[in-house]
Amino acid sequence: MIEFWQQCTNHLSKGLPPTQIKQWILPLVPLGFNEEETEFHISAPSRLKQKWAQQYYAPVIQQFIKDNFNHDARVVVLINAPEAADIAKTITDSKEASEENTISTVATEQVSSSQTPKTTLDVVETSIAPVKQVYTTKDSSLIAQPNHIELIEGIEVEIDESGIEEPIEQNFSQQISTHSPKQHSGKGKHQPDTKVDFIYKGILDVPASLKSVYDATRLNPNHTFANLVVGHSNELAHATAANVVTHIGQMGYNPLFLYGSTGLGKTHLMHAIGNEIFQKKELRKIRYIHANDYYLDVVRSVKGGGLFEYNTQIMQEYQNLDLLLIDDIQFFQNKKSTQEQFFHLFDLMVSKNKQVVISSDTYPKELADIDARLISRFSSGLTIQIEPPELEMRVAILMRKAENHPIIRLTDEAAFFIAKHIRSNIRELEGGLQRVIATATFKKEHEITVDLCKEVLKDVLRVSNGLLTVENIQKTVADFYKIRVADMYSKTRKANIVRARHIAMYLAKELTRKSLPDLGEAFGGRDHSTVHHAVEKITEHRANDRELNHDLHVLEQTLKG
Ligand SMILES: Nc1ncnc2c1ncn2[C@@H]1O[C@H](COP(=O)(O)OP(=O)(O)OP(=O)(O)O)[C@@H](O)[C@H]1O
Repeated sequence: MIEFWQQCTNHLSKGLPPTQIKQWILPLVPLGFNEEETEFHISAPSRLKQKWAQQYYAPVIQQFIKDNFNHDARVVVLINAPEAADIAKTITDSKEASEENTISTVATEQVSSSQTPKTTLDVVETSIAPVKQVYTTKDSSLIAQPNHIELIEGIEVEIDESGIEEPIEQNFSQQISTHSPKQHSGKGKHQPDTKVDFIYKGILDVPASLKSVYDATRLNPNHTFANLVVGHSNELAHATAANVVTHIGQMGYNPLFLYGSTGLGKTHLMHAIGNEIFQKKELRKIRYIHANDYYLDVVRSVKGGGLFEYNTQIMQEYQNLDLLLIDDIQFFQNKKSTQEQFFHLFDLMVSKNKQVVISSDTYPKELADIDARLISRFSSGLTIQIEPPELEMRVAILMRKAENHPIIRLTDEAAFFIAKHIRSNIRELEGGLQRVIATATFKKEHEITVDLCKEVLKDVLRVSNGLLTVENIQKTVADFYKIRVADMYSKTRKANIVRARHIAMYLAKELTRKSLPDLGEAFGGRDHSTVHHAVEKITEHRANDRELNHDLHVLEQTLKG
């Protein structure tokens, strides 16, 4: 049974990052089949994990049993079954025994390290032959497909108003047997396990002798592949970045153009590439630079009066690089001389097979006010998008970040609660976690609970729970600008009223989940394009108009409470 379960968990874990495996799969304990062998029972340690496993993993295990043993059994996940603790201990003991056994076998028989170690089953239940391992893409796709998000969101819907249900005790009195189902030969399809285990080593440890060389790269040692959580939204970007490391500068990989909205990990991934190349490829001529700082370097490099007489030293450094990581290239917008300069640098580097990695908030063709020659070069290598993280990945990121805290423990339920309510980007997710940790530290609490999260993240919850209504926003903005609420729906074209109305539309789009047509309707039956235009206009002005930005900040704080 133990080996059978190990096969199941291997199968379930396929393609999942270690944090997710640790969090969702390893805590499950196999209880065995009921007497009639019509059900296979598993115990989960909390209500949340039980729901998750029942909805998400049970069908995969069921299929696994069918494929391997030609046996139909329903998989039932129970909460905290009394015998679970004993079984979990047996599993741990047998694992340890197996490891010892393997070591002594290796020592005495000089078995080569490539040979399969003795299985746990050999130690505990020698009468049952090992089952065949099956890693069908069909099954693992249940885990890997994006529509899995809907399944998880489905769990979300089931969760009560408070966000999370507490773990509950449940008596489990059914008779169970702890043997594997009968085997039927020839049913299983054997494929090798191709799962890649990412090693979570954390920050880069730079030897003192290389410290000054490393500092010159401007890389951030905290941003490595080791502490980048991989999920569906970034797995392609992650794999591509890893490929760029192994094929640095080669045709087809140059440039790597990463795009996606703010806070999704583009910068982290760029640093990870740089750090990996610094460490593994031992290339030292690396530079990470934000596009705006590159622009400043160009300005600084101007000698005397002539704009194009660049200070050779500053620009020479760029030309000698093996790897250039340039972040937020959209900042080149309208900076003609910088674009010109970069165009020459880019061509030079690519012609010498030196790697360029670029990040942007949009894909190359959408970049505004950037020279067409540059845009076509940006698209000439690999262009990869990073998407917003799905719920499962958000939970994994929180758990991963919280693991680093020496004292405070983040409960599963609290991680799920935060992830459920902060969806937009990872930077905000981190911000939410930091706020909760800061409060827990202040209150000298060692555990982050859902109640604490509710208290600390009140503002986020108001937005996420839809407590902010369009009417509320219209009234607050009208009061703030001292106009009548009725003007929010009226046809008046007076400049101050149009402005306030646009601001209310912008805030309504930002703070509620209403669609553009719904908002148009709420603002006096206007067309959705009017709302879209208003949102774009205020977004654009906000970036340059300090007073507007201040007003919006005050209004946002007022509305979020
Ligand atoms: N997959 C991930 N795993 C762990 N941490 C992540 C991940 N993605 C992003 N982060 C963290 O989220 C924060 C924001 O990420 P980052 O700065 O890389 O985003 P960005 O896409 O470059 O944003 P911007 O476009 O605003 O510059 C960082 O602290 C980063 O370490």
